[in-house]
Amino acid sequence: MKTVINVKDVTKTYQEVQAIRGVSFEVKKGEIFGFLGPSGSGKTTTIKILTAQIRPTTGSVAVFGKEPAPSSEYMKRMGVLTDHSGLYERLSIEDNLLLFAGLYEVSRTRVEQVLIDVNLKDEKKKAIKHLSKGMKQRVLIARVLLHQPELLFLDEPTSSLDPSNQKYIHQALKELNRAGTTIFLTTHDMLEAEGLCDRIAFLNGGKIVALDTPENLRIQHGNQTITVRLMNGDKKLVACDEQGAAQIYHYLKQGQMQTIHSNEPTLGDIFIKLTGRGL
Ligand SMILES: Nc1ncnc2c1ncn2[C@@H]1O[C@H](COP(=O)(O)OP(=O)(O)OP(=O)(O)O)[C@@H](O)[C@H]1O
Repeated sequence: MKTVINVKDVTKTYQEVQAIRGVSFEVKKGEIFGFLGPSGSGKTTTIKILTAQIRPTTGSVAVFGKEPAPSSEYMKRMGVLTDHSGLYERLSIEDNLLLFAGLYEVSRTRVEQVLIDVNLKDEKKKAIKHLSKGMKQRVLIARVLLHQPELLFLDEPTSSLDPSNQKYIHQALKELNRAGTTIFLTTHDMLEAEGLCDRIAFLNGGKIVALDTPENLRIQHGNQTITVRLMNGDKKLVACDEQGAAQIYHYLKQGQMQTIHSNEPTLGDIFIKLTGRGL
């Protein structure tokens, strides 16, 4: 698979603050890659480096095989969702999107489609200044979906959305990804990462502390156990090893077993184990 993003030994220092401390990773074409970390761990700084807003202090970065630069050719191939609005407050949702559709040379039909995708079709005539924070966020997401970029950067896309609208956005992102867009996403939300991402990097204090598929992270870092409920109501926590297997066999043979459940660690549990802190 083709590499779309290649980051090697990158550091970034702002005055005295060392925001990124030697980060390396690759993102392949067609992946949804999640960057997870607590506040201040360097997620936004990494997106800024990858989208040519700032330069790394040391190390090398290639996107589409080249050092990121604010050229129009590069900008056309990617989309960036950050917290800067840049929307025209007095114009309606629809007019804002039509304006960007003009810039990107995409059709009115595409505008209608993204309005459906972000669940704003019925509100499209409302002016931006009258929208809630979550609605504005969905307009911003609609704007980055418009031109179906090859590569999409999303900095905490759903942090201000309610669960129902979060679901709409996740669906839209999955569809965009199926159509070929590579997605780089930062989030605090473990469930979001788990539901969307092919691979996840855990970032802590400017360093990647783990990077793999959600499944492999659970296998490598999880303490798998099994909870057994017995006929007499007792609950037993059994280890996934030879001794545990013998214990379960014993309960089965004695007819004592009522229910059995495997306890997989959540990504949140793994993050706490690796870093000693939550997200
Ligand atoms: N322009 C700047 N000048 C000085 N320090 C900065 C600047 N931007 C970020 N930092 C510092 O760099 C570190 C990483 O910040 P960054 O915004 O990348 O973190 P983050 O993981 O995106 O956090 P959040 O989840 O809160 O958005 C923090 O300590 C932050 O205070």
